Amino acid sequence: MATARFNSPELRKPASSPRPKGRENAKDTLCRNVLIYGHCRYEDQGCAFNHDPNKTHSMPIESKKTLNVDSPSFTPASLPVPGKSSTISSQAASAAPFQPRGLTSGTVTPNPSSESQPPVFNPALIREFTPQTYEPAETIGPSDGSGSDHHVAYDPFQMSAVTQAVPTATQYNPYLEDNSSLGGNTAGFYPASTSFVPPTQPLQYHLYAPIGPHREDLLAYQKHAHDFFMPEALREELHKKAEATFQVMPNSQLPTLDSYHTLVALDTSHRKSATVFGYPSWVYKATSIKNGSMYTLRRLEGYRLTNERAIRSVKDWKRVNSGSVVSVVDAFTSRAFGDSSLIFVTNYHPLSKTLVEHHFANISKFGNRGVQSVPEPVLWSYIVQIASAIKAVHAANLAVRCMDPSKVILTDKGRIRLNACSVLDVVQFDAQRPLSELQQEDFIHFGKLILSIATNNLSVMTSHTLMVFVDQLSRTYTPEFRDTVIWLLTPAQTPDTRTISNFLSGIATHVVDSFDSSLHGNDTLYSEINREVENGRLARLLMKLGTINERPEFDGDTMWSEQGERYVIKMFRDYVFHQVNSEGKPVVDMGHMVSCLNKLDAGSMERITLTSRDEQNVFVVTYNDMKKQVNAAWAELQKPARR
Ligand SMILES: Nc1ncnc2c1ncn2[C@@H]1O[C@H](COP(=O)(O)OP(=O)(O)OP(=O)(O)O)[C@@H](O)[C@H]1O
Repeated sequence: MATARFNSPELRKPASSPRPKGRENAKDTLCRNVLIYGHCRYEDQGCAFNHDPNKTHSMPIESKKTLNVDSPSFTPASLPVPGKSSTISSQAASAAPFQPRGLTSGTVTPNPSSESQPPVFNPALIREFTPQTYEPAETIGPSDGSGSDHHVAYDPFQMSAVTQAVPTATQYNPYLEDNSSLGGNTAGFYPASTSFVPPTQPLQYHLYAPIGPHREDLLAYQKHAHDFFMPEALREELHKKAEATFQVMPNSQLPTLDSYHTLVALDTSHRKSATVFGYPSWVYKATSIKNGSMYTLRRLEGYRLTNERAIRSVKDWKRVNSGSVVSVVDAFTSRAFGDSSLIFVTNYHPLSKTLVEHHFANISKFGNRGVQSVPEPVLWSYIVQIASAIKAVHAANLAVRCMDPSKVILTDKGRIRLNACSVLDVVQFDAQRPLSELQQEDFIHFGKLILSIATNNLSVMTSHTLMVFVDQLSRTYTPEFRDTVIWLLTPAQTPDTRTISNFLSGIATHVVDSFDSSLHGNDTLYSEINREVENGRLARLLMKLGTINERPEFDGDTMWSEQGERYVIKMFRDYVFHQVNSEGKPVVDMGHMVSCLNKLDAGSMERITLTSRDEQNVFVVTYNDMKKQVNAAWAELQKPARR
């Protein structure tokens, strides 16, 4: 069988000289080793070729042509014959770039008129070279110096490593296509190769398309177990969030409300604080009786509603649709806690932390000395997110009003959301302050929030001498950052010019940076989803197979999967999961298992050979046959009375 030799180690040995047409011509032909390596180690051992590059003017045109096309550095032993389908292999794609090492020592230029001038290496000629224009008239001598010539046509379908895994050439094997496609067009999964034969089967069973990031050290048809599953850190985070969502408090003394049950306190301290709202507030996770989903309840203890319209103002917040605002769902009063409480219902973001918990956790006890300042890119990201939240709120003719660091929550790495919006609208309803005034005040609160995080100092929020803190910014942050904070903290002379749109225009470059990192984050998550795309199906299949195989109650039943015609299901199970090597040791190959299960699910027409454990029975079946058997056994299990 012809094999690809493009990367064969032999090519790295000194190449044999071109085969002389006649012994008498050899002395006129420049030795190929001189061309490639600058010297020939066989020069003194009888190599018959010319070793003096300056004598190349006497080289016949033919040997220059040999130089251009036969030079092993860019002569794939497998170059396609024009007119036939051609594909550059993945090996070719990964071949070391052409290095004109030997040529610099004064070799040839294909221009015969340059007899009197020293030969110059002309890279332009190399660049013009394309495999399509190559005429493989010359044979490529083996580099082992044996002197025997033979054509070596590269055929991606005959890569030795692949053919070992391929039962027959006529069988449809998706992994062969993977090789050819990746070889011919590394950017796309399906190549524009003329040799590509459309699959006769739907492709669902190998849809793990090679979306990056990729491991460099794997061949096109190889996959790592990690390629099929999401990274552990992400899985762990999602599990923890799910666990937090379903967490319950055994022996909880918390009441059940009209529409919410299973309350779990989210406050991390029992400290009663009324600083932000004027009432002590408590936060709970609760399950809705209506839809079973989890929500956050914020309870304002001891609040008495005097004006019905106050609580109705909350419905305006339903119009606010921003990724940086915790959505407000409802508000009502309740006596379930033994007092008159005002309850705000908002969306629940499991495992979130307030900015106080995240940035000031160590500061409160030990002061802010020695605490590392928050990096400027993080602060710009906060600024952009809060600005986008304010834009949505102001566009809905509302004002945020409350931007205390304890009322901004971090719901994911770097993702913040304004929390507890709407509370002050109800609690301070009677004050009836004009909207424009409240919106202008939002900028001041915004500036204070950023200043307090940047200076690691919570007293900023209540201080009246902000310039002391602003001056500290110059030590750590850029003048642009400082100016932005000053802009936010400076009350407006003319409110019309101090709008959130103006602010966003001013920080446009940071908005773009933030957008770009968000796109990157999106891409990363998308490629993670891609890994999981088939796993739901695989889990269902595993459940089916696990339920069907080795059922003790049907032991000896001639109609069941272990016996009769369904015996193959058991053999298939062994084929997928219990493979052994020639020494009888278990072969644990997740790629094989995933591939088999996907083909089973799609009912591929690919054939497999199943052998019984006692090696007395051999069946050749298609995955499609297996699918029918598995489905029949599964359907039988679901019948109410089987016997
Ligand atoms: N929508 C929400 N989803 C999930 N967790 C939340 C939500 N809102 C608040 N929390 C969490 O509830 C806890 C208490 O929030 P709260 O707003 O009462 O902060 P606090 O630090 O206790 O403030 P205060 O001192 O004013 O009571 C925090 O850990 C916060 O992360």
